[in-house]
Amino acid sequence: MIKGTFFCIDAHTCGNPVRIVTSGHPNLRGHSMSEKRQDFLENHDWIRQGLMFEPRGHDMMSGAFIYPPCSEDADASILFIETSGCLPMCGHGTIGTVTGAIENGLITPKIPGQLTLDVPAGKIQVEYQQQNNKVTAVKLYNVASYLAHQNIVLDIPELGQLVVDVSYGGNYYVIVEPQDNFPGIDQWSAGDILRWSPIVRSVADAVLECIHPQDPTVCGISHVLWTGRPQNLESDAANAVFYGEKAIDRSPCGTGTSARMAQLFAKGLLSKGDTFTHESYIGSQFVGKIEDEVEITTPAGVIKMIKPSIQGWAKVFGKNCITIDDEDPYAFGFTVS
Ligand SMILES: O=C(O)[C@H]1NCC[C@@H]1O
Repeated sequence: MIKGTFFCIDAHTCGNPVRIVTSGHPNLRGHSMSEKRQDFLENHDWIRQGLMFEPRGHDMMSGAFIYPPCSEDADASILFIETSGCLPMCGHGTIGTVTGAIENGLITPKIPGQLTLDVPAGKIQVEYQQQNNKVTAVKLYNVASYLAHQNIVLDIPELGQLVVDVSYGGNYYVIVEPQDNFPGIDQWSAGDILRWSPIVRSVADAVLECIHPQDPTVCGISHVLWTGRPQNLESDAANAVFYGEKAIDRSPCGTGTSARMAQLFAKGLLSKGDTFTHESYIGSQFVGKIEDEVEITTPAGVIKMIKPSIQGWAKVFGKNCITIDDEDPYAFGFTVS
């Protein structure tokens, strides 16, 4: 019996995949995208599994459903899907989704060139540039980002101690800079990153509490951001972001770049108005900027945050009609380890 058929637009943002699902959307319960994300995870997660994992997807696969706006002033809502679940926010996913949606008329902006989008982590603004029917650049104004923990010593079995920070940019990131037991991503292979990242993430998650002060469903360390020397002279920094169980982001990572700018801001190394050209493991670039500083009052005190923006590009390369048929023994995908 066929469980569902999903038309998809396949794209990539600076090298990382974005599968935009254009039909087959389940009706989701809830008023906000945060509530709808919970409903999707509880009742419809088979769709994500079928579309993201092998044999229809792969370790890096990532995508989005576009829904009607939840709030009055928004143009649309986005639900992010990927191999690890439904992220509260995804930067490369937003850039790819906006590119595919505008080029294919899936979203009609109230103001051409601008979008307001409801996402599980909050509300974001987007500006995009077009040449003829192609979107050439997308700049997203991300959710407020902040440094959550700093100078934490982690004991990593067989590697040794690492001193790390944890920062939020729409997801919580362990940030590891070069030090005694880590020479930098320019000295590490992809295999090294894939070997150590899940261990670092689970050790960090076991000892550090990360709960978003405004939405407790946004919690836990999901990503590891390793730093090192850039390949391009015009890049300010380089990173390799690990997510899911076996993925290294091929894009410079929008939420990771936001988290990294929040970390550098908190340490006095970036200021409001500064730009930050960030490079991925394959050398592709996003341009980040600290647009503003904000203070959020919580029961535990005031948290200083930044309002970051991220600019990048995406290319649409295919259209795909995918059936998930539960007579297929691999209908809901698999992973190998
Ligand atoms: O750009 C981003 O924000 C995402 N890319 C893959 C991992 C991150 O969540």
